[in-house]
Amino acid sequence: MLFRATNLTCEKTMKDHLVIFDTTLRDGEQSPGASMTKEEKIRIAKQLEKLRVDVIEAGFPAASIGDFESVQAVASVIKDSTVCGLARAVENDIRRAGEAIKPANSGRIHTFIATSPIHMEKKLRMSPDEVVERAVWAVKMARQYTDNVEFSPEDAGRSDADFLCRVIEAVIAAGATTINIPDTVGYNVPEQFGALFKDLLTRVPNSDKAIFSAHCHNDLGLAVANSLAAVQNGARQVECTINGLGERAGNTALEEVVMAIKTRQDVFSVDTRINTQEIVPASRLVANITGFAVQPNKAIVGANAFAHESGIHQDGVLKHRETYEIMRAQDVGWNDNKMVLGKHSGRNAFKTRLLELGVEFETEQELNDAFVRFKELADRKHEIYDEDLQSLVTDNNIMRVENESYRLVALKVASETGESPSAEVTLWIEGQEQTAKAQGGGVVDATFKAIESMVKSGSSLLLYAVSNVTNGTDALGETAVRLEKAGRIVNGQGADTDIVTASAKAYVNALNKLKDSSVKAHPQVGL
Ligand SMILES: CC(=O)SCCNC(=O)CCNC(=O)[C@H](O)C(C)(C)COP(=O)(O)OP(=O)(O)OC[C@H]1O[C@@H](n2cnc3c(N)ncnc32)[C@H](O)[C@@H]1OP(=O)(O)O
Ligand SMILES: CC(C)C(=O)C(=O)O
Ligand SMILES: [Mg+2]
Repeated sequence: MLFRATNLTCEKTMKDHLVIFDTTLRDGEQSPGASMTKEEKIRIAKQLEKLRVDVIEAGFPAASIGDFESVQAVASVIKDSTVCGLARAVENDIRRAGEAIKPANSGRIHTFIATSPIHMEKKLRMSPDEVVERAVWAVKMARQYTDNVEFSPEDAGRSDADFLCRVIEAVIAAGATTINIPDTVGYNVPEQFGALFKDLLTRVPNSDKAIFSAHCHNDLGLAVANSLAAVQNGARQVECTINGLGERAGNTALEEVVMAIKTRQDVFSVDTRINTQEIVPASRLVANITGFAVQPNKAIVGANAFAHESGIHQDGVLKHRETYEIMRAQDVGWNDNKMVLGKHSGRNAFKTRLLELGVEFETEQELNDAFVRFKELADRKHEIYDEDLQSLVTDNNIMRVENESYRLVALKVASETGESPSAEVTLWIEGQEQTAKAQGGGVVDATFKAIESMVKSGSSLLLYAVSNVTNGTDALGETAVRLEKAGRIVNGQGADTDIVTASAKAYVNALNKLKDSSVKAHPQVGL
């Protein structure tokens, strides 16, 4: 039997470039509870630039002042990727998007309007003729700000193909340079979605004047399969997010599409410019910031994606890695160094390793502060892994809220069989230290109650999640806390070798975000 399996065996041919359009900061952020601050968006955008994505959709500038400022800030710092802002086919949205992307080296406006019968009739309350007219108008207006204009017929996956051809031909004639075909509700199956691309590319007379793109949602778990089917039928841009984050069941996972194309070069006639070694750092950063943990069995970025436990597999891998591995862990950014740094390491090694992990210190003081925290951790924990280092820096930098109102000063908890768990917490509250004690169902509950008795936020806890980022009982634990108050939802994160301290830090981090009105928060929808 003959197997044509790996890219190592396929002939080198000229491949088309597949544009990777990352929408973690826009569609990913639409996930309830995944709201990001401007600083968090900038950190992710910088990592996406290192990953070498072609386009970063940084937000929806007309949505809020915070989102406008985030897109503008991303447009100012990113040099190597195109920065894109989303806009409905309305004047204010397009103007705001145009203004927000102005500082970009390369800026794109992405405008959209729905084309499916159900959306046109029930949501937009517009006739098909009005939709075509509005789409053309929107593209022409967007072209006044940039010659890089993308148009999406929203809910294309449930639109009439003849009508789609009509809209697409008209918007290309009006100046759209990318035509994105969204399966907005994740309804399509691969064969059908692939056929739609073939049909559109064949029937739209000016289709050669634009790049066709796929934007898939994962409601039936088919987002990646549908995107790949689109690529096999002529799509040359895929819209995706890190970890598949996104509205409802999420979007196409960037890491899965990119690695499918890289690993199966014998199947796909395209290539990307992605630096795949930056995939795992990007995944961790997004998981940390949003509090959406990655499931262990997630392809490419899950903790078990390259782990082998069963004897026959271990035996096979030890004899010849490719018996059970189709990709190399290092190629997607997993580090197979067992022990990276410890308490005998110096500042140079610490700084160098963090640089490799994508963390750059802006000042010598920041480096020194982080190094002190590293040494404290190394005293408590004998093995320091990359994940520990990332959490250590994350905990103190990413999670910092600009206008900090509360800080954890001290925490003492007691738990004894037959007794109510209790906690004593000291907080720095706007310049003054306060201490409170409380009892609870467990030590974390008691800690949260003690904190709330001082802060009196009136918020409700929507989510509390704990994950350990490395193995062993001395592992650094990461916690995520999601709070809601008057319809605003914020996420807080904390990390520490002591899980109760990590929980308290996450709670305080969320309270700071709730207090700081400049922090953008999601309205409570669909929870
Ligand atoms: C499939 C997608 O992911 S689409 C992107 C979804 N993302 C978001 O909605 C996040 C950002 N959105 C927002 O902040 C707000 O919805 C805003 C600022 C855009 C609009 O807020 P509001 O003016 O209060 O309108 P609201 O959200 O209640 O309703 C949407 C309106 O836009 C209309 N609309 C929806 N899509 C489009 C479009 N592409 N072009 C033109 N109009 C549109 C709707 O018909 C509705 O109009 P109506 O108020 O006349 O009935
Ligand atoms: C705005 C569009 C492209 C979208 O996100 C969708 O239709 O899912
Ligand atoms: Mg979408």
